[in-house]
Amino acid sequence: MQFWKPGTTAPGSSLDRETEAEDYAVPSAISSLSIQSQRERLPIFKHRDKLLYAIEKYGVMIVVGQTGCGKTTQLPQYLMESGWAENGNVIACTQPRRVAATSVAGRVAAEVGSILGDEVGYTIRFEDVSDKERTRILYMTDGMLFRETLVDPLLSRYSVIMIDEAHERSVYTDLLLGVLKKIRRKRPSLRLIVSSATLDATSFLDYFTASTSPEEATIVSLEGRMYPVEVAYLQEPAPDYVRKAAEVAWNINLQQGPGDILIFLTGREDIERCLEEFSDLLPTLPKHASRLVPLALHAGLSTDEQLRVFEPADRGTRKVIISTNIAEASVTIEGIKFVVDCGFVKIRVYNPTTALASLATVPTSVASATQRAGRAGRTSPGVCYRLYPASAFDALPLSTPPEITRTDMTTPILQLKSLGVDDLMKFEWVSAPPAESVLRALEGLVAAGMIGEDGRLTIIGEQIAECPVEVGVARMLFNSKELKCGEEILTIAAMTSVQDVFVIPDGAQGALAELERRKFTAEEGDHITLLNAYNAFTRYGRSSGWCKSHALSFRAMSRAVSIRAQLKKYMQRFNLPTESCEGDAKRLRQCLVSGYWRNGARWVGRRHISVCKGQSDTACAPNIGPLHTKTSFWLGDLPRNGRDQKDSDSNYHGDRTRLVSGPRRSQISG
Ligand SMILES: Nc1ncnc2c1ncn2[C@@H]1O[C@H](COP(=O)(O)OP(=O)(O)OP(=O)(O)O)[C@@H](O)[C@H]1O
Repeated sequence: MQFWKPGTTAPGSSLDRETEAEDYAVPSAISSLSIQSQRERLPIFKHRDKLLYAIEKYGVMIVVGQTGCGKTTQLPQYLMESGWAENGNVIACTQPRRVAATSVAGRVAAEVGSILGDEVGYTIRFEDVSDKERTRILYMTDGMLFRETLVDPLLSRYSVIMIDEAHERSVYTDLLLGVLKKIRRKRPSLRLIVSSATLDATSFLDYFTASTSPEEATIVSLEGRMYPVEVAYLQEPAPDYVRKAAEVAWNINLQQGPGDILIFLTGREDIERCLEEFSDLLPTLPKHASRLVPLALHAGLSTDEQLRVFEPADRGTRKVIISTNIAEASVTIEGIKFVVDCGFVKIRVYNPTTALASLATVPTSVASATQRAGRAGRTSPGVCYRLYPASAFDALPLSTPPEITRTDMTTPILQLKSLGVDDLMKFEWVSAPPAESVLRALEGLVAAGMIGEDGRLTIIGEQIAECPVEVGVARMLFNSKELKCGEEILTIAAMTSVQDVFVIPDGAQGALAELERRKFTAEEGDHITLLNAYNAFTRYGRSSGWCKSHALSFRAMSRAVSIRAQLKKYMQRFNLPTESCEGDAKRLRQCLVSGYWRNGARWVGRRHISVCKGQSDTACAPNIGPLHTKTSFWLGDLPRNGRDQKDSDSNYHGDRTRLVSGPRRSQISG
């Protein structure tokens, strides 16, 4: 393999074609300008009147423009300035990922001169930083807005709803587009903005004008890009893209001028491996070179941990942010000048027959690669190093298949039914989900008593649809009433809503941490282990010092406390008692089985289980708790379904329940 050195332009490298002919802002120390001047320098500014005219005239405006031209931060402000947020109206802007919703809200609050949570706020699952009376611009995850339709089907407090990054086609973006098309028929005063990559704009236009008038929707194109991004390719594919990414970043640090580095890898494992590469390299850093500060960014981190990557690097240091695709869209990290793109992404694939989801690593799409490169040109000109040859870029698919075609439809269908969409065939899908996914989801919901024989939601189905957790977990909460174990199930529901509860580093320290974890380990399974950890945490004063000495993440535990308090309110609303099972693990296990009714499996030996549905064998996740070969019956929870947790790099979780000599399959649906 010919070795390509960063800093030299590899054969086949090219300027990002679309930027070549464009006039772009002259590089400058943009952050020293006043906020107003910064806003006026954005390419979108010269289109302000055109945009405001189109939104007045058309019901749906599809906006296409280069990354970083100002759609996400500026459009809601233009709307507010021209009166769309008067008389108590709110302007919403949805994001597929929570890091985008929180970071953009912070930026826009600063631009507007408001405290975050006042005039400008955000709402993500289990975290609402907005004020019901005062917030005029609300950034939120698409899942949160969809959930709001269950309470207010016409979304009456919003005058304009902007669906940002629509080309990513997250499952809730698709569902929202379908529901919003319906709402527009009943409430034509509502305006929609769909922000999308150029490639998909006409398909959105066709969708919104089909069976309505051609006057319903229009496309507005925004020319201009903030700064140019040079794109360089490897001459040959890298055999180990994680190592290559670290090597490229290392060479950038030695050979290039100032500017932080953003590396895109596929998931947490890659990120951890890359961090290890850096810890091997760091002791060899020459004295004259900038100090490198590697930082991880993935969905498993809490909001505060995620926001740490936005803090400026200290003098004489250079940040290297190693991220999954959660930093791919809408995110501006000031100071990023270099992007290193591994060219792959982890996507969820779902097998409706076994009701099991898994993650597959696949090449990114043209749309993704363009978004990734775009992170480098936001506050200065930048360079994007793609760790694959230019010919591989030409072979990339234009976009990733919509998530709705490869996801478990159980929760979305329950929610659609709750919205009154009884005939799923008549729902105007942007892309219809596979028939088998829909059938299996319906079958599961009927078996669980959430849908009646008439195809409509039962009372319990209605209530479960309102719970902000995945249906299986919600069902456990409801069944805890009969099984008298609400207190424990509430804790388990909260603990399974957070990630990375245990902190187990590599090496000798990891072995010690593992011993600490075992103090909480219950042979009944990982859910009871989580319960033990939570109870001990509250018993010993919820202190960070105690967490540190017991291999627990203080942040994760504190988040679980806050989620538990919020879920408790739901339980109170539905008159579900939070009584304790008083140590009766059998009742607790029955309740767990009732929740994970679709995920029963039988132990077949050698770390393999046979999934009851579909009768197929599958390997246990490597991070599953210690195994008891006597275990005859297993429950596995899927990678979590909620958009906020998923953040598109959801990890296949180890928090499986193993039931030692647990109930047989016949007891699952009972
Ligand atoms: N936190 C920030 N700090 C400094 N500049 C910022 C920040 N957030 C946004 N900007 C500036 O505002 C510009 C517009 O950002 P915005 O997110 O609105 O663009 P966009 O068109 O929505 O791009 P994308 O489609 O890539 O999300 C950025 O290119 C950057 O120059």
